[in-house]
Amino acid sequence: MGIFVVMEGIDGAGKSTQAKLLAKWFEKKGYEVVLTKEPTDTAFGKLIRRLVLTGGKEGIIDGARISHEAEALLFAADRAEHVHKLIKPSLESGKVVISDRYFYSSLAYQWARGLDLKWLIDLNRFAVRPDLVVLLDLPVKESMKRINGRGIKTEFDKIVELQKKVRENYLKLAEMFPEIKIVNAQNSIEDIHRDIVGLVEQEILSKV
Ligand SMILES: Nc1ncnc2c1ncn2[C@@H]1O[C@H](COP(=O)(O)OP(=O)(O)OP(=O)(O)O)[C@@H](O)[C@H]1O
Ligand SMILES: Cc1cn([C@H]2C[C@H](O)[C@@H](COP(=O)(O)O)O2)c(=O)[nH]c1=O
Repeated sequence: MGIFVVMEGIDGAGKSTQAKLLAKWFEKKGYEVVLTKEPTDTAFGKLIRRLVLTGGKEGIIDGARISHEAEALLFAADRAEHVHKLIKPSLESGKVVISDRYFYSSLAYQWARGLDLKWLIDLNRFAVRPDLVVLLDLPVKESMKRINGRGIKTEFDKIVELQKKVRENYLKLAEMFPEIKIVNAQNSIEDIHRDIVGLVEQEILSKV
C-alpha cells in the first residue's frame, strides 16, 4: 500500500504551497507521487465550481441558491469519483497521494453552513482514511491578508465570519480524528515545510 497525506485548513492557509513542496520532497526520496485536490478537475469538480463556488448567477437554480444539503452531496459525489478512480488505485500501486483538501473540508465547511456533523460523517463513510492530515492553522485575519489579492470585494464580513467558524470546526475535528495533526501556519513557508516533513517521518515513515 502507498502513503496518503492530506492538507487541510481555511482558505489561503497555504495548503497548495505546502502540498507542492511535500510532493517534491517525496519525489527526491524516490517515491512516485500523485498530487491532487478537491474539488477535482473532473466534470463533477467543474460543476461544483460553477454551481457552488462562483457565488454568481449560475449558482441560482429556479430562482434560489442550491441548498446546503445539495452542496454537500455534490462535494461527496466528486469525492467518490476521486476515491474510486484515482486515490485507491494509486495507493494500491504503492504511490504517495497528496491531496489538497479531502472529506475533512466537507465536515468543516458544510458543518459551518449549519448541516449536521453526524450526517456529513455518514455521507463520507466511503472515503478511505489518510495516513496523515496536516491541518494548517492560522488566524483568519492572516489568511485574508494572503488571499486579498484574489479580489474579494463583496460580502467581506460574511466571508470572515464563515472562515472563523470553519477554523473553529477544524480545531474541533482535530480532537475527534487522531490522523489530524495541527501545524502553525503563521510561520515561514520553509519552517512549515520542515514541520510537515517531521510529521511525515514521525507518523508514517518510522512505522513502515
Ligand atoms: N507561510 C506563508 N507565509 C506567507 N505567505 C504564504 C505562506 N504560505 C503561503 N503563502 C502565500 O499565501 C497565498 C495562499 O497560499 P496557498 O494558495 O498555498 O493557500 P491555499 O490554502 O491553497 O488557498 P485556498 O484554500 O484558497 O486554495 C499565496 O500567495 C502563497 O504564496
Ligand atoms: C472539498 C471541499 C471544499 N469546500 C470549499 C472550501 C473552499 O472555500 C472551496 C475550494 O476552494 P479552493 O481554493 O480550491 O481550496 O470549496 C467545501 O466547502 N467543501 C468541500 O468538501
